[in-house]
Amino acid sequence: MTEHADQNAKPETAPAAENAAPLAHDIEQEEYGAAEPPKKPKKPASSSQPTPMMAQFLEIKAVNPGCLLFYRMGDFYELFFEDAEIASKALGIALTKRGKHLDEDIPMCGVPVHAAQDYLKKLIAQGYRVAVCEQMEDPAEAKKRGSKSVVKRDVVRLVTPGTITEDDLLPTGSNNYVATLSMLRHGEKDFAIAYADISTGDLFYAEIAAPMISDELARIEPRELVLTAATRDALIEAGGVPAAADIQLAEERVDLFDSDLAGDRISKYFAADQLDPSAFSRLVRSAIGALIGYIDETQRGAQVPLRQPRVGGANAMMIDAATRTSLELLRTNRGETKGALRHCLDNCVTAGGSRLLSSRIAAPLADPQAINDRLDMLDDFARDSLLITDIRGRLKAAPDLVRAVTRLSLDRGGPRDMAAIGASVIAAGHLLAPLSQIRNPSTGVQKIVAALEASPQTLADHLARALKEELPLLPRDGGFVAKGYNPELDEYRTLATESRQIIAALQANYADISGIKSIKVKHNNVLGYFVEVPASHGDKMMGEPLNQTFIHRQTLANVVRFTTNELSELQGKITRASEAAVAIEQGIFTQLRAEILNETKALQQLADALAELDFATAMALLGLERNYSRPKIDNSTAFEIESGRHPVVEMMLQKEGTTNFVANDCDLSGPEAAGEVGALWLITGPNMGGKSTYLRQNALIAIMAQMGIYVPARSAHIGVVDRIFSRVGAADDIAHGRSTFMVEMVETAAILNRATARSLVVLDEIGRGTATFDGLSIAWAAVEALHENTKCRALFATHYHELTALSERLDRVSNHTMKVREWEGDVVFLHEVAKGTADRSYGIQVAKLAGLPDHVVTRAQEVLDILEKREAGSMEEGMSQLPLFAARPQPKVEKHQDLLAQKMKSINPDEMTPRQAIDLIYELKKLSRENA
Ligand SMILES: Nc1ncnc2c1ncn2[C@@H]1O[C@H](COP(=O)(O)OP(=O)(O)OP(=O)(O)O)[C@@H](O)[C@H]1O
Repeated sequence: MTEHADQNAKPETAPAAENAAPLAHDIEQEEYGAAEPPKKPKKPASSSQPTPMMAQFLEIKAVNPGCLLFYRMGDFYELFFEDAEIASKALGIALTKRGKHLDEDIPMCGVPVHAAQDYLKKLIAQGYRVAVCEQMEDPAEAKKRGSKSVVKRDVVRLVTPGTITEDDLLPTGSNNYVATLSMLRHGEKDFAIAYADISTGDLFYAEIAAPMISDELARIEPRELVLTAATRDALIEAGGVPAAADIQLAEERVDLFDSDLAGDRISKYFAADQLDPSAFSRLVRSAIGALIGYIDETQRGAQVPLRQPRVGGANAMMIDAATRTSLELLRTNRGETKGALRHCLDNCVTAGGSRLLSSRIAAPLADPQAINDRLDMLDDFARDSLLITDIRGRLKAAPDLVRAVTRLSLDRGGPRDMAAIGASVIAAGHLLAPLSQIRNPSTGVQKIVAALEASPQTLADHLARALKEELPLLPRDGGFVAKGYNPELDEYRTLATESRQIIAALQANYADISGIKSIKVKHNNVLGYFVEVPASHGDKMMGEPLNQTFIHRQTLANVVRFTTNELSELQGKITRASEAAVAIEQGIFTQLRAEILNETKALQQLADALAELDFATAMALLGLERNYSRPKIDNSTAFEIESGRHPVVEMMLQKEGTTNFVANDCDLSGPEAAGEVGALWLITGPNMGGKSTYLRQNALIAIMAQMGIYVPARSAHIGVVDRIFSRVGAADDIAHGRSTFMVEMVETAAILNRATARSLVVLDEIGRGTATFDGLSIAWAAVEALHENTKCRALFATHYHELTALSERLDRVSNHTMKVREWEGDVVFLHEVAKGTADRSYGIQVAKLAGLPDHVVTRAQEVLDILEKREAGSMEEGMSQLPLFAARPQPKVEKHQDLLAQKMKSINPDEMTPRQAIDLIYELKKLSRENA
């Protein structure tokens, strides 16, 4: 967990100031632009009083607390005081000084505007928030008000990790959510979360009970979580944010979350949709209202095209934070994306497709019908690999449409965004032909076709006619409207082109009349067009008769500059023509933008359809290329995998080209007569035998199947899994002050308390982090509890071979082992799962393989022999004397009801103050919650 930058907190590392930093420019000169430096030297300002500009800076800074202020001065964003110190360290740029404030030097650093994006990226990545303050008028305007007046400036935007919209700041293959967490201490659920991806307009909400909050945050992974101080404390009490997720907490004022104000905010924002805020609970209203309020605050009123709020994670398979980490869904345990499931599956050709894949990995479904609908869509494509190739080829021509729409809506877009939208709509039109080849298309494909047909083709045609092929990034300089689109614009452009030819002719003429071959006609912003000759010809030009034509303007060290009447006239004409051309282009841009924004909804739906199509074809192709198969998904409690493989390990082995992945079966389906119960497989086997891989592969197959994609197995029949729990290789959680063993026990407790008969539990070496007998006892009791109470489908890997005795007492427990072969004292791992029990762990052989010195290996073998002889018999005897499983769950309900009843009896309302009454309600609530 990282918090957003506290202005007073200094970043711990201080990188050397190595990058080229802007020089400390003359602030007053910057005020008025570089073209005309002030003529008189300025008197140094009195150090006890801020200069007008500094006063303006301080005023703006004061109303934007918690942000670094990027203060625009000409071509730079400058930072002052503590902001400068923080930014210079964070960005590795030089810290300079500029003037004095209260008799102290003012620290300053700056970044050039054209490179600001890169610097912003670095600051956001380090958890800072930046207020971007722009010049709101031309410096010339300010100058008209008097020489001391300051250029008007205002903050146009707060840049925070969750509210960025620029392509190069955003992750491409995943969403970038900003979330708000609201809390209502007297509602049914304690918390609600609302989260939006500003760049795509998606907006979701969910109500969450306190114990589930960390899991929900792990599913959503917002970049920024906005909450009040009290909610933050409650969140920490409820377990905090998941350690693996990079979530920045931003604390905001309480009134942002006011549930009464929220209603108004929601109805105003969605006025066009006539959304009734009372359809949401008070808790959800508070979260959505706060989210809209926060977005408004950061975008300074610019309207983000948010879609109507939808329930997030509805019908999803529950995956807790630890399981996500353990199964390496989005990132590996080391935090890398390579080697995680997403990386292995992502062969989408559009950013929208990749984002959809990420969200589906994060939230597989738990509804067989919905899963089968997705699989039907994959089948439509998997029948015809040529069709897939054709569609993918056309999809590649569709850029990231939805993010372009958002940028234009926020007035941050440019001609390239418009072209991207046009290209996507045209690509959509081209996709209809191949899609029409599908006979009896699934409902999913039919929906895609309907959205593509509804795409605004007229808009696309208009954009294609209006825009050039090569486009500038920003609209302000013009040059993006195609020739032939606007006759008036073309006329002005011709004038500019002709003028250039006239200038070339003039230069030749001036060379003739002056006899100076090196004479040049040049241009700069101060003089406009001028004639320039080397200093050696200056006298000649200023003497008769040439001084009749050439009017002296400037003498520099090496050159002398002149103007002529013709040049001045031409200058006027060109300036007027180019100003008129730019104005026409701006008008065209505004009109096109309005046309695009009129189609926002259709474009968002088209973006969804293109993402869905990319996802479906990519997953169908993956299935064909990697020999995956369609899983059978229903409401049973089957879990029957034939020749299953681990998708990531298989891919890695294939790349290395050394060994083939060994496929393995798994059957955790309970006896049919037993109804909603599953079997438990105890897996023993040597270290390095492949237990963890096998455990994970079965969990991943369940996840992939419920995402609605093909799975790495010859066949798979899975009764839909409601929750999945996987603990494979727990690690220390030092940040939360827990040891390996403690983490393991907390997580095992969570599983035993939360898993249901429909869940899938995958546990690896529970109890290994403590003394042998303690560990064995815990593992023993956990297996018994899973079998007798939870009755779910489970895989349990262990090095405690004593546990295998349980298969004789518990009817749905069976023993399986990873096969090995011994050869000349060494072990050979076959990675094959077979019925039976491993006779030993081969730990010493593995240690030998790992390079433990020979004398240590020999000694370890001696010790092992002695220990085995001593333990033999006594342990087995002890175990066989254990009574059959007796650990029925305590009748917790009754106990708590007793406690509640006792408490109620002791109450005399007449004797209580209102304060005591409310405290009592909280106490009762806590008692009943402990029972939940
Ligand atoms: N089915 C398989 N086919 C081919 N190679 C495999 C297979 N399963 C595992 N491996 C290889 O064996 C290595 C060890 O596997 P894994 O980590 O699953 O063993 P383990 O039994 O869990 O070991 P430990 O008990 O030491 O944690 C893997 O890195 C992988 O390269």
